[in-house]
Amino acid sequence: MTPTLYRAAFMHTPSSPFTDADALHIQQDGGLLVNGGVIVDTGDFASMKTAHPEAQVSDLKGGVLLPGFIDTHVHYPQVRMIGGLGRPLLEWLEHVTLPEEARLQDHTYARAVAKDFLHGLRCNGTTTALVFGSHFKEAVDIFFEEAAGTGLRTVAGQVVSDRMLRPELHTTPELAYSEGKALIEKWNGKGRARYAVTPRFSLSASEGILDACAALMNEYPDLHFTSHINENVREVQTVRELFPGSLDYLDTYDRAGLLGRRSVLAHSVHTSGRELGQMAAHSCTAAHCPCSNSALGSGLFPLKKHLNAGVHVALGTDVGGGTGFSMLKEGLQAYFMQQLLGDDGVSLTPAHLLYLSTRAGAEALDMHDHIGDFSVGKAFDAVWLNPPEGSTLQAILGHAESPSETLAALYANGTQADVAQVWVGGDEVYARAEGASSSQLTPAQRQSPVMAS
Ligand SMILES: O=c1[nH]c(=O)c2nc[nH]c2[nH]1
Ligand SMILES: [Zn+2]
Repeated sequence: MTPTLYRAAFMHTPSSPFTDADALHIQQDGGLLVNGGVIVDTGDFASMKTAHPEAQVSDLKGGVLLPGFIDTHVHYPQVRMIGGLGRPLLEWLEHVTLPEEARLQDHTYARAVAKDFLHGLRCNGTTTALVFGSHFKEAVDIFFEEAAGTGLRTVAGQVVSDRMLRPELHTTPELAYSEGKALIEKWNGKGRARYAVTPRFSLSASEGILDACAALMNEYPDLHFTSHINENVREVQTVRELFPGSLDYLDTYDRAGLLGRRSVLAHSVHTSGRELGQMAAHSCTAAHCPCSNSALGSGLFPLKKHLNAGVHVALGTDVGGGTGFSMLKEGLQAYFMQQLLGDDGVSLTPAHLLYLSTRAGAEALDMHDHIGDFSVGKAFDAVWLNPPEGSTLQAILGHAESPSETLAALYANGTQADVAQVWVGGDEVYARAEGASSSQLTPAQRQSPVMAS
C-alpha cells in the first residue's frame, strides 16, 4: 500500500499540560506519514518528503490539523431537542428530554435520530465519543448499526433505569442484564464499537439495577462504565434520600462495584472531598460538560479540586443538555467558567483546551495507546480546521503571531463551518462541501496557517 504523507500545520498534546509545561507539540509545515490508517513517521515536511519519496502527498496547507476530538459525554436520543433552555435538570428531564427519549421506541424514528446524531459528531470533527444510548434495546442496536456505517469510534450502551422517569423508560434488573448481555455479545469490540454499561443515574436506578450492571461488568471485564454524578443540588439531595445506607452519591456506584479505570462520571459539579479521593483511588474520569452546566444552571465545575485530588478530567458536550456538538465551543466554555471562578478557577491555556478535547478523552476511555495525539503508532484520527475564505477566523489566523494565538483563535471562533475534513483510522469520515475553503487558493495566495510570517 502506498503511504500518504499529509502536509499540514499540525498541533497535538501527547502529554498533559497540567503536568508538563512542554505538552503542546507544533509543526508549522509538518508531515505525517500514514500507512494502513496508522501514523508511521512524523516531522517537518521537507525532511519527511526526502525520507519517503514514495509517499503520495496530500496537501492540507491553508488550515490547522488537530487530532480528532473526543467527546466523553453525549446523548444520542437528545440531538433533536438541543436548546431546551430555561429549566433546571429535573424539570428539564421531565418536560423536555424524557418525552423525546420515549419516541425512540419507534424504530424508524430511532434510526433517523441516530443518523442526525452521528452526522452532528463527525461534521464537528469528533472522531470518538462515549455515547449515552437509548433506554430501548432496539434503538441501541440501530445506533451501533448506523455508527458502523459512519466509521466513527463509539463507546455506547443501553441506558437502564427502573424508577422516577416515565413507565415506558423503565426496565427490570433481569431485563437490564439480559438485554445488555445480548448487545454486548453483538457489538462490544466489533469494528470500532465498544460497550459501556450505562445506568442513567442513581436517582432513577434501584440497587437491583446497579447490581445487574455490576453483573455485566464482572462477566465482561473490558467494558466501560458511565453515568451521571453530582450535577444538580436537588438531584444530589434526592439521591441522598433514596440511598440512606450510602455515604454519598459516589458511594451508590462504588458499593455496587461499578467504579474503575474505565469509569466516566458526567458533571461532578457538587462532588465532596471524600468522593474526589475515591474517584482518584478508582482512577475514574470526570466528564466536564461546561455548556450543559451553564444551560441548566447546574453550577461551576471545580476543576482545581479535581486536579488537586488527582482525578482525571476530560470534556463532554452533553448534547442535548449541552448546546451542540462542537468541542471547540465546549473548550471555550470550560475556559470561561474557570475564569469566572476567580482564584478558585484554573487558568486554562489553549494547550489545555486542546488536551481536554483530545488526549484527555483518549485517556478517559483507556484508548490513549491508540488515539488522542499524532505520535508514531497512533491511528490517524484527525480534523482539519480550515476556515472559509473571507471568514473572520481566516483573518485572525492570518495575523496570529504565535501558534498559541492560533490555537486560542480556533477555540474562540471556530465552528462547524471551519471543519473541512475528518479522518478516523485513515478513513475519511467527513468532507465539507467545497466552494469556500482557502485550500482552493493557489499556494502563493495562501498565508501561513499557524503564524503570520
Ligand atoms: O445532563 C443530564 N442529562 C441527562 O439526560 C440526564 N439524565 C440524568 N441526569 C442527566 N443529566
Ligand atoms: Zn448527560
